[in-house]
Amino acid sequence: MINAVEIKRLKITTKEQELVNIDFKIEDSTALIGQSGSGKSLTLKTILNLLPSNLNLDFDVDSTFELNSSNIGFIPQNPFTSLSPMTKIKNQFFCEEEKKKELFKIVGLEEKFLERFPSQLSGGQLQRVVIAIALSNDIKLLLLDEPTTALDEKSKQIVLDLIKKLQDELNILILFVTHDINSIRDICKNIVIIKDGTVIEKGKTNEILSLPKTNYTKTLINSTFENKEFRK
Ligand SMILES: Nc1ncnc2c1ncn2[C@@H]1O[C@H](COP(=O)(O)OP(=O)(O)OP(=O)(O)O)[C@@H](O)[C@H]1O
Repeated sequence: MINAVEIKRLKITTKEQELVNIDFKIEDSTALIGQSGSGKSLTLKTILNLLPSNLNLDFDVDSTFELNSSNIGFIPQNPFTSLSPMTKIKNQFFCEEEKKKELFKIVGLEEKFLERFPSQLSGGQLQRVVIAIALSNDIKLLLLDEPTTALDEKSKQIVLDLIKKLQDELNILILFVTHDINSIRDICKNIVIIKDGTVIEKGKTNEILSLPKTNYTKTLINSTFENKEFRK
C-alpha cells in the first residue's frame, strides 16, 4: 500500500491570534519550508501530538496509518542532545542485536560504534545513529526538523545523502522541515512553502525551484546561495 497523509485542516490559535492555518499532503517526500516563525515547529508538534496546552487546535487529517509514536520517527535538529550521554549506543534502542547491526549498515556506520558512548562520535555520526534508532520501529513516516543545522558542511552532505538513500530504498513517507530550500532539492519530490502560518505555494520541487511564483520563495532560494557565498 502507498502511504500518504492528507492534512485537510491544521489551525492553531491562541485567545488573541491565529498562528497557523494550513492544509497540505505528505506524499513520497515532502519539504515544509519557511522562515523563522512561519509555523514549521508548531506543524511538527501537531503531527507528533505534542502541542503546548495554551494553544487551541483544529486538526482534520486523513491518513493511511494511525499518527502515533510507533508509526512516526522524529529526527530533531541537534543530535548532541537527543541521546543519553552515559549510556552505550547499543543500549539506547531496543530491537534484536542483528537488526541493530543491519540498521547501522543502512545508515553507513561501522558496527563498532554500537559499543561506544555518544561523546565518542561526531555530530554527523550521531545524527546517523538517531536515524537508525528511528528506523528500528518500522515507521511509516519520518519527520526531520532541520536535521543538518547543527552539522559541519561535510557531515551535512553525508546526512542529506543518507536521507535521499532512505527515500529511494525504503517505503516511508518523509516530511523534511527546513528554511534551506536548496538542501532538499535532490531529496524531496514535493514542496510546501509557508509564511506567517499560511501556505503560499506548493507543488513539485523542480517546478517551484525553476519557476517560483512568489517573491518570498525567490528570497528563500536566493538566501541560501547568498549564505553559501558568505561562508566561503
Ligand atoms: N506556545 C506558544 N504560545 C504562543 N505563541 C507561540 C507558541 N509557540 C509558537 N508560537 C508562535 O507561533 C509562531 C510560529 O512558531 P513556530 O515555532 O512554529 O515557527 P518556526 O517556523 O518553527 O520557526 P523557527 O524556524 O524559528 O523554529 C511564532 O510566531 C511563534 O512566536
